[in-house]
Amino acid sequence: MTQDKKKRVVIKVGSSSLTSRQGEISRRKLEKLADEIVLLKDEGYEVVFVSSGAVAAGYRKLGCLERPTTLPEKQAAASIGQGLLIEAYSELFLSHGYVASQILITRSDFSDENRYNNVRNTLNVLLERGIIPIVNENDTVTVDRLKFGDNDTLSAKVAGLIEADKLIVLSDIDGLYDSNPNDNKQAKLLQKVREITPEIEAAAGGSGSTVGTGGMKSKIDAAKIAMASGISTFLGKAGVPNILIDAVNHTAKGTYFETEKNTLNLNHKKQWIAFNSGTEGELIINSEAKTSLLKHKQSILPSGIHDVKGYFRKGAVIIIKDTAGEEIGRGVINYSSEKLKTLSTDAHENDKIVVNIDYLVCHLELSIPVGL
Ligand SMILES: Nc1ncnc2c1ncn2[C@@H]1O[C@H](COP(=O)(O)OP(=O)(O)O)[C@@H](O)[C@H]1O
Ligand SMILES: N[C@@H](CCC(=O)OP(=O)(O)O)C(=O)O
Repeated sequence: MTQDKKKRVVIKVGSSSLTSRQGEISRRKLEKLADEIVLLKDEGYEVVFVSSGAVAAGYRKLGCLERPTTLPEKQAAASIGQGLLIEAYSELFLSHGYVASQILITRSDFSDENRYNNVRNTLNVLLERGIIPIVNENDTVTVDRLKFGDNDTLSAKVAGLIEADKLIVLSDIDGLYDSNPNDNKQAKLLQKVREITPEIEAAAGGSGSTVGTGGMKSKIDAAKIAMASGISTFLGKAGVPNILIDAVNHTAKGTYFETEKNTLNLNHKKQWIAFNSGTEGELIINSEAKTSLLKHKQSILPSGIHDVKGYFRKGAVIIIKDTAGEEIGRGVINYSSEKLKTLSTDAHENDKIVVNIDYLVCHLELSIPVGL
């Protein structure tokens, strides 16, 4: 590996790969995983580790006999378990000479652009200094409606945020199969995926265990987000010796979701607009504006506005729809909804840009749903 720029890898490990049959955290599994991560660190990789397992690590000490299902109990279990998990990881990494840190993120941290950028700055400092940041959702404070829910999409968003070279998702299965192996024993492993087609989406089912959250569906969503950001994703089985080193060297058994960095890959601003920002209103544009936007990649001018829905401030992210109500994309609006309604479409006013093309992400551009 060349020493000029260190390769960045985000590794996500799900609850099903960290727990025993009873659903409790398995110390032996944590140890093996830490050893695999250390191999990558020793090779000079910068690693962000997205680990699930807080609920699994805490529910017994909360007094529950099995993994709880109500939100308050899961949050209480996570509040016990997250500390225990980090304590265990810190000790394991320190024994190999590496310092670990903890970053807990909520969806609302990512929907606020300043906080989103702050997380990136923090991660960059940690990575440059050789620390292993360990990321999880801040389970104790999030409400159901605003949860990432599973750590798969969270890991893909983190990978995009720090411009990782690769996202590695380890699970209890050795990759994506062409149909849910729980239902079809003849299902075949897909080794290479260049495009996530409707057939692939249909093959991805829910979790097969009581501890996993998103199943294959959320891993596909993660791969889509990573691919849109120009990041290839590997999906393989935790516990296989040398799985991480082999994954970066492309020799591990599993599914490789491949993408190439190209002009369509989203920059930070567009990633934030597409996958993280909340939306505050709608702009309905006429067919001329739609054509000039999609075909000629031009910004939206006052003459293109058909209607304005909702109340929003200047600088908010809004949904752009055509007159048939179909969503075209999302963008940062240059005027408040009140001001927009007063803009006339005469020649002078038409110098004004309502949504700048640089701050606009279209579904077609990504070929995946914005707002995932
Ligand atoms: N097409 C598929 N290919 C592979 N696994 C699938 C598929 N559809 C559903 N699954 C299920 O998804 C599970 C992995 O997801 P999940 O249980 O959420 O794990 P994790 O805890 O690692 O996030 C697999 O064990 C399998 O039961
Ligand atoms: N944030 C939760 C993890 C959610 C979850 O189960 O995710 P995953 O196992 O990756 O599908 C926890 O730490 O328990």
